[in-house]
Amino acid sequence: MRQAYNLHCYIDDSTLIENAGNYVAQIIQKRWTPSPVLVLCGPGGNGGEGFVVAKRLAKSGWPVRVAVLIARESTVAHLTELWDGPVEALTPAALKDAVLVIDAIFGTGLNRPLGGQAALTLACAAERKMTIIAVDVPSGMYSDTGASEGAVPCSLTVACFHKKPGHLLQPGRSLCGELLVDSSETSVTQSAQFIPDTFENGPTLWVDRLPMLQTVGNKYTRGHALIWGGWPATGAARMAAMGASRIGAGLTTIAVPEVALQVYAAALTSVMVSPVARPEDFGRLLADARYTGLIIGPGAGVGPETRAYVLAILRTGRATVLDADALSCFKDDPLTLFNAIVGPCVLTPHEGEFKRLFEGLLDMKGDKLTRARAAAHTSGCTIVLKGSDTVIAAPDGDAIINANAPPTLATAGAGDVLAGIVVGLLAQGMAPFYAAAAAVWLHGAAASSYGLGLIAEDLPGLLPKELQKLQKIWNHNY
Ligand SMILES: NC(=O)C1=CN([C@@H]2O[C@H](COP(=O)(O)OP(=O)(O)OC[C@H]3O[C@@H](n4cnc5c(N)ncnc54)[C@H](OP(=O)(O)O)[C@@H]3O)[C@@H](O)[C@H]2O)[C@@H](O)CC1
Ligand SMILES: Nc1ncnc2c1ncn2[C@@H]1O[C@H](COP(=O)(O)OP(=O)(O)O)[C@@H](O)[C@H]1O
Ligand SMILES: [K+]
Repeated sequence: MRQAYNLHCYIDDSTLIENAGNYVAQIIQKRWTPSPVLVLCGPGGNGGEGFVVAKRLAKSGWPVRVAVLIARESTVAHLTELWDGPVEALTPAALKDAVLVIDAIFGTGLNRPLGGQAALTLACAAERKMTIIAVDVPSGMYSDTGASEGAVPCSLTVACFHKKPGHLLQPGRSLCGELLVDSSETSVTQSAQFIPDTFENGPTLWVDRLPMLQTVGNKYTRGHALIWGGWPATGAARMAAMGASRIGAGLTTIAVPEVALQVYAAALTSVMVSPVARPEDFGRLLADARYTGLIIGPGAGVGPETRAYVLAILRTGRATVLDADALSCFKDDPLTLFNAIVGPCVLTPHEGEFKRLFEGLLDMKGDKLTRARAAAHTSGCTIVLKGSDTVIAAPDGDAIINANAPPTLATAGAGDVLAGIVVGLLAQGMAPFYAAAAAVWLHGAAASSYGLGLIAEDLPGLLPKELQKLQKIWNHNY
């Protein structure tokens, strides 16, 4: 885990500013032919990088103008030495004939909403649809949360040293436009000095923990996923079952109310069904320790019956996923749920379900990363707070931000398949935080491989190809 991306660090070194500015200038020279450039510089390190960009481009013969937010004397002293050419005031008038606008007003130092001439000038550039290139982050976007107070959409953002959470979390991710990261040697060396707790999701984080097939083994050694199947919304549990099976659970069973037996049985082949006429029947099923991953929620319905089944599942202490209705039915009494959790557990709420469960317990105004972390701490579970920027948070404070999910996943049932993938990995013995991260990433990769027209039923069938790619990485590394 520790060799993975570090999204939090701060380096106080003017050499780094010089390097980062040079890197941004190089990118601009590679991507564009010489054209009139306006560099907007703020009073701190970000403005310093802007001066370096200006110097480098001017040296290469580009027509460059520099506009500063405040008098140059007020800028951090050593940074003013980076640019000895003329400067003008940073106002919308400075935009005049510019073709490229370099936004080096504020970076990680942003500590209040963008206002005054900085806000006016950027808004004006955006309104004129000028090409805006952000140094480190779009000014007005908070680098640690992705929240925006005045940032405008950029064509390109060049992150200095490493990605920050704001590059991955919405709306920051969308405001950045294309994102490039300075991967120069200095940058990588500096980033490695920090002990991170926030990561960008990717196979590096968990590929070594993926369950791999053993030559000697049988279906039981690959784990058995048990899904509570609701009625009358039977599709949700079936999609979860396909997710669990395709990710490698050796067996998948759906426990179904007797009334729904025919519906489930007629629609399933390799996935088994087990009828539950009375609560005792479910208890008997759960007593079988060969069920190594349990899930309830997709299509379960909100009511006392689902609550009772959730609590019965949790009493086993075995690895569990609680999704959808299993979360919503504890809206008025979340502590009963949390107190019942004694084993490894993953909660997979979307924002609506998250609010229902945690509203009375957490500050809902916080950013997504903070809220997911707090929820993991409060519940003692791994939290998968879903969306286009899904955050996976562990009770110990580690968090992973996912950025590979395409918008085609905004389709009914996609979450059910995801929950099934998580339980399929849990059933095979993967630890909850890593199972959740791997599932979210594979879900995004599978959806991306399909393109437009995706429906949730497509997702399980797309997993094998993604698994095979991971197997190659695994074989190469281990
Ligand atoms: N320094 C280094 O070693 C490195 C620097 N790096 C580069 O510099 C960036 C960080 O530099 P930085 O810390 O100087 O902050 P920066 O974002 O330029 O802001 C300057 C000052 O502006 C002010 N201010 C804030 N919000 C405001 C607002 N809305 N409206 C008006 N004023 C506002 C606030 O000061 P205040 O007014 O609160 O005293 C703040 O301190 C980083 O993103 C990267 O690009 C990195 O590459 C790593 C190495
Ligand atoms: N705009 C989007 N971009 C990327 N992923 C998305 C987007 N909208 C939703 N998703 C993902 O799709 C899934 C939807 O899950 P959920 O809201 O529970 O839907 P359902 O209950 O219909 O299955 C989640 O994994 C979520 O992260
Ligand atoms: K900036």
